[in-house]
Amino acid sequence: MTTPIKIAVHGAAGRMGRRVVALASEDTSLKIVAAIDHQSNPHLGEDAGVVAGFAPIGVELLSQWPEEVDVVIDFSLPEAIDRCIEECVEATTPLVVATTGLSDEQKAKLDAASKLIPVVCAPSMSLAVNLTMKLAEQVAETLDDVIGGLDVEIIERHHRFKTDAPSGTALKFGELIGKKLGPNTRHVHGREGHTGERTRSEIGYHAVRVGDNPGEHSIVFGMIGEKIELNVAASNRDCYASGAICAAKWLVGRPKGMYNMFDVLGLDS
Ligand SMILES: NC(=O)C1=CN([C@@H]2O[C@H](COP(=O)(O)OP(=O)(O)OC[C@H]3O[C@@H](n4cnc5c(N)ncnc54)[C@H](O)[C@@H]3O)[C@@H](O)[C@H]2O)C=CC1
Ligand SMILES: O=C(O)C1=N[C@H](C(=O)O)C[C@H](O)C1
Repeated sequence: MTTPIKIAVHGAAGRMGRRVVALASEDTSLKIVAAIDHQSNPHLGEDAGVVAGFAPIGVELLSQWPEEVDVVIDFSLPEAIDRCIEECVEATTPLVVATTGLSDEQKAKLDAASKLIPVVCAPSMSLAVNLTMKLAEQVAETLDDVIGGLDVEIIERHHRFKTDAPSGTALKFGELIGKKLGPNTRHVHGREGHTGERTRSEIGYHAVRVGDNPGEHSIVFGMIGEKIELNVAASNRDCYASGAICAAKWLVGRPKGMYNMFDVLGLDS
């Protein structure tokens, strides 16, 4: 029998962290050795499995970083990312970053870290979302010069507790589509007032916040006379949690570098 991979979950008491703890604790190829959260979290000191709503796993929710870990899975908040990167670099621990809404400085810090450790960073760990991104690239490439012009609008729906907008996934869809449409693409966030006619060079973003929605993205490719709409929706958070676990397993033993979910899922080959 092979030795289980030792994982630490960063943001372990959050909506996503709890699902990662729950799914990883049922996976015999993994051993959760640390569940980390903010020092003010009311569940600190409790068993992380119980915090996740399951049986005890013998790992306390702590704010301290552990000594020895094979890989860290992070679903936290932008304000928690700097320390997470620093701890992983110091211990040369591979890192899976799922947190969205990072600043440009934090993205640069993560890039610098990837020169020293292996990193997977993706705004969505979901297989369906990443596959839809590939479809969106293909549609954009094909319709770039369509007669009458192409209008791209990205609509995302998420739960009312989400703190960043638009979603990291919506921004990634826009970035990938924008690359296919050319350097003059403008990214327009919402519309209000006397906007004038829509130009062909814009990608519009619309962020809807409703109830407990775990995440939905619609990419509309509008033409004169017809439209294509790509829709991808999560039924619950396990698509993200299982994707992150898959990324963590894939990352262990890889050379240092920056990877994404296309690499993990083999969608670029
Ligand atoms: N890439 C992906 O597939 C997905 C990414 N996300 C992103 O993951 C992040 C977390 O989402 P949720 O779990 O819904 O949020 P959440 O707010 O429920 O959880 C965040 C957790 O981080 C903890 N935290 C805050 N400061 C911390 C610190 N300094 N050190 C350690 N822990 C700290 C909080 O106490 C909380 O338990 C968000 O940025 C979200 O957009 C969410 C779902 C999927
Ligand atoms: O906060 C969330 O919930 C989600 N955030 C990610 C994002 O911002 O794209 C991924 C997913 O859509 C759920």
